[in-house]
Amino acid sequence: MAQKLLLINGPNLNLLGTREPAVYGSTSLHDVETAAQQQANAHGASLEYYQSNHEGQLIDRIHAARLENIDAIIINPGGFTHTSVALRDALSGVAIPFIEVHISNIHQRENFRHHSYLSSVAKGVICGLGVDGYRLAIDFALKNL
Ligand SMILES: O=C(O)[C@]1(O)C=C(c2cccc(Sc3ccccc3)c2)[C@@H](O)[C@H](O)C1
Repeated sequence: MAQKLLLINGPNLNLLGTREPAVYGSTSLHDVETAAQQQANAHGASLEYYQSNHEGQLIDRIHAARLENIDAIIINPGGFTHTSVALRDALSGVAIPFIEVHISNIHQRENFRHHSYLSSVAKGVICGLGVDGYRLAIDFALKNL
């Protein structure tokens, strides 16, 4: 059966590409999502994408994935990376392997960004490679998850 991937982006990432290009690049979220879908489709897989600024909506989307035969989740949790036990619990609870992606290198930034509540339950973490991180995460998921 064809692989099904889910790309999730968290708070403020809807504004990607509009400000702070030195940190987050100039690619829009729409372009990230479109490229991700084309990449998956080129390998015979499907990819759905979702973005929300609301923690509960992200959690509800993760719960729904459990009933959709999603094989892997690629998630940029944004600021919830550093605050959300609930998001961690949702990802652990649905037992779908996920790859955590950060556009910036969170370890080179403010101290409060150095810790992630999600990394210890992620399959892997990619950070600091710009939006290429999404492409690399999808490539890994297609080959391994
Ligand atoms: O590097 C990331 O992808 C990260 O997940 C993304 C974050 C983030 C934070 C604020 C805004 C945005 S997206 C954005 C960029 C420029 C202007 C408006 C929104 C991302 C941070 O909260 C995280 O610490 C790191």
